[in-house]
Amino acid sequence: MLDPKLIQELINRAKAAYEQAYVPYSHYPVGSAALFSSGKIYSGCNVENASYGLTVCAERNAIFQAIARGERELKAIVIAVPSDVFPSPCGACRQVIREFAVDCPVILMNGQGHLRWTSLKVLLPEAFGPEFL
Ligand SMILES: O=c1ccn([C@H]2C[C@H](O)[C@@H](CO)O2)c(=O)[nH]1
Repeated sequence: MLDPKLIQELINRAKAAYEQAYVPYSHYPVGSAALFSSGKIYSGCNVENASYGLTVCAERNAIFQAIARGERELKAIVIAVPSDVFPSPCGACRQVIREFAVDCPVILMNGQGHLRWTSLKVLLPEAFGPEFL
């Protein structure tokens, strides 16, 4: 189980990440913090582009930071937004999470600081993953 202090740290890091979001087009900042098997936390924000389709979501930016540092096993991920409605990871991000976790807690946080706990298996049932290949 996840230590409540660790969850709080993930939340703090996800909130700090959305403060750095580069969102001149959507004005929808997202921050994410991912816990990997080493015990380290990696964070990321969404980064948009004038060529809109090149935007990269907060979740993928957090995960890719971790992978570049040698991590491979995702243990939990927090996704935070400053707005009222809970966030929900896009399909691409669900599949990227699946690459590094068969299942893991996905903790969603809105701008009031309310949490909604879900899991990768709920968000992406019957998923295709690396062990199929
Ligand atoms: O889970 C999500 C959903 C959306 N976005 C970003 C992409 C884009 O910058 C903006 C609006 O889609 O929000 C994320 O970073 N993560």
